Amino acid sequence: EAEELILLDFWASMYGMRVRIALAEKGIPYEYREEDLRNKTQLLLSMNPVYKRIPVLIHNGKPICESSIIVEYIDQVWNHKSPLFPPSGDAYARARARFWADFIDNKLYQTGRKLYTTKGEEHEASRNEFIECLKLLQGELGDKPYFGGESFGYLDVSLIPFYSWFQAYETYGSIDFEHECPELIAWAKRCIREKESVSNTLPDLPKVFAFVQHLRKRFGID
Ligand SMILES: N[C@@H](CCC(=O)N[C@@H](CSO)C(=O)NCC(=O)O)C(=O)O
Repeated sequence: EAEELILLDFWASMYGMRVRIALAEKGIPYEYREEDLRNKTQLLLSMNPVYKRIPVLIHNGKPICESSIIVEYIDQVWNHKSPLFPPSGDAYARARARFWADFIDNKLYQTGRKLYTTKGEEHEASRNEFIECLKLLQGELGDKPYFGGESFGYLDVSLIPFYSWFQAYETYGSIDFEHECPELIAWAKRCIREKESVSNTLPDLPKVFAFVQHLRKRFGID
């Protein structure tokens, strides 16, 4: 029967963007369904009862949850083109890619979130930690064009969505990324310039910025 592929997502989610980029890299058609995270659908609640979070990829009725796991699933199931993970024979490269994807998941979102939700000491601490995280990632990139080496890969997919939040991070974090991590900014612009899967997926930075302004009002921060 016809293959059914549904993605439960939210337009501004850097995690959802990872899945959209991976699906676009593979050229896989799918049905996109936008969730209102303050009024979740029964489908989301039943497909991800543990975390009740997007993204969820529903493949022939079976849910796959957690963006990094969904990207790995996509890479394995649709392995006919654009491999994202290092080759299965290179266990070390795979382990290293998973380490840095885990670093991004553990550090970047939480620290970045504090840039626009805190003030004073906590803000200063999260600003320093955020910059440190970006410098470590810049170090991992080194002089390669992509984290995947010569080609766009799993770690590039994992990190590039955060770039769409950079105007918000820059403004509310008072961070000058060109000064702090110029090679990382060059990498992000290279991804947008050379990968249609990225330029067709990332929302405009001002749109995300306006969303964050809306969040700050909702949190009563402004
Ligand atoms: N580790 C998970 C994070 C997903 C997530 O935070 N999803 C958020 C929206 S994006 O920030 C979400 O669905 N939040 C809804 C809620 O928390 O109620 C992943 O990588 O998929």
